[in-house]
Amino acid sequence: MIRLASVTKRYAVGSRPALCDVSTEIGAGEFVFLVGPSGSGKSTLLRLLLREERATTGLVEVAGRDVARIPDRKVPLLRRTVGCVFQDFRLLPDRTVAGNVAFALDVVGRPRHVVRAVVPEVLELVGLTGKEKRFPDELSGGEQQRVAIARAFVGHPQVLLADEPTGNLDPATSAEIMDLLDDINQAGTTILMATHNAGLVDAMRLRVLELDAGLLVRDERRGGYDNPDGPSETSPDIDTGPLDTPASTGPLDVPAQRPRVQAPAPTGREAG
Ligand SMILES: Nc1ncnc2c1ncn2[C@@H]1O[C@H](COP(=O)(O)OP(=O)(O)OP(=O)(O)O)[C@@H](O)[C@H]1O
Repeated sequence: MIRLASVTKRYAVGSRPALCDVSTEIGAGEFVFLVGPSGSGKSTLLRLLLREERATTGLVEVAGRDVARIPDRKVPLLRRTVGCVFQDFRLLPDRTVAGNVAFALDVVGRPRHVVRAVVPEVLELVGLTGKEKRFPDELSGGEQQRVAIARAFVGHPQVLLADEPTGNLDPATSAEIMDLLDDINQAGTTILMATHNAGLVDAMRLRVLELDAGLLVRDERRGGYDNPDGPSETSPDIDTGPLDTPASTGPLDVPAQRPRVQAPAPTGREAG
């Protein structure tokens, strides 16, 4: 579903690369955490997948498409395949909850009757029924992130990217958001989530990719936040390939296959 082959990204000629010869594959239906210290290249990797940036060298593929070859005018359509949520929610302040979610469908040209039918469904999925007419500044942080997730998910993208989605939330709300992302994943969407939230990563024990100074230094099938080989390990510890979980397109009636996240104790590592 996602493939990076020898990807290097330099923001300026002659500068130290933000990503250095990164190769990895993420199969359909996987949930993968992307961890690493500040400045290690996590957001850069996500931006390449969204075509907000282009790789300096190497190949970036999403759902079988070389994203560098997508013409600029078609980049908005990439969002049908790849949804994204961010730490700071990025909602439109002058639109209601329903308006924010509808906007994602409007920009890709979905007809009005489809928008009217689909928006209430996705708001129910994220637990926001009854709050459709509120504006973002009338919502809690957790509710705002639910709107952002609804907006990202409303077109049923094959991939959902999340860049520190719990970075502005307290531990209990972070656990709720994690459960929601877990539900979305278990219904078939591939998720790649960059995070500093050690508690969530340790609780979920899913695949972990770790970057350090632009290098992929860990790919662990059921990892925790901390690198068992230590933070200064320089040779990659690639111990698995992708899990290759098959995707499904069914609704979010999710069997409880994974334990729900308990609100983790603050670690001091949550990004501000
Ligand atoms: N637009 C940009 N122009 C130039 N350099 C950039 C740009 N964006 C990021 N960088 C540099 O690229 C490197 C990787 O940054 P990136 O934001 O990808 O790290 P990160 O792991 O997401 O960090 P954080 O956890 O703090 O969000 C850093 O050295 C950063 O200064």
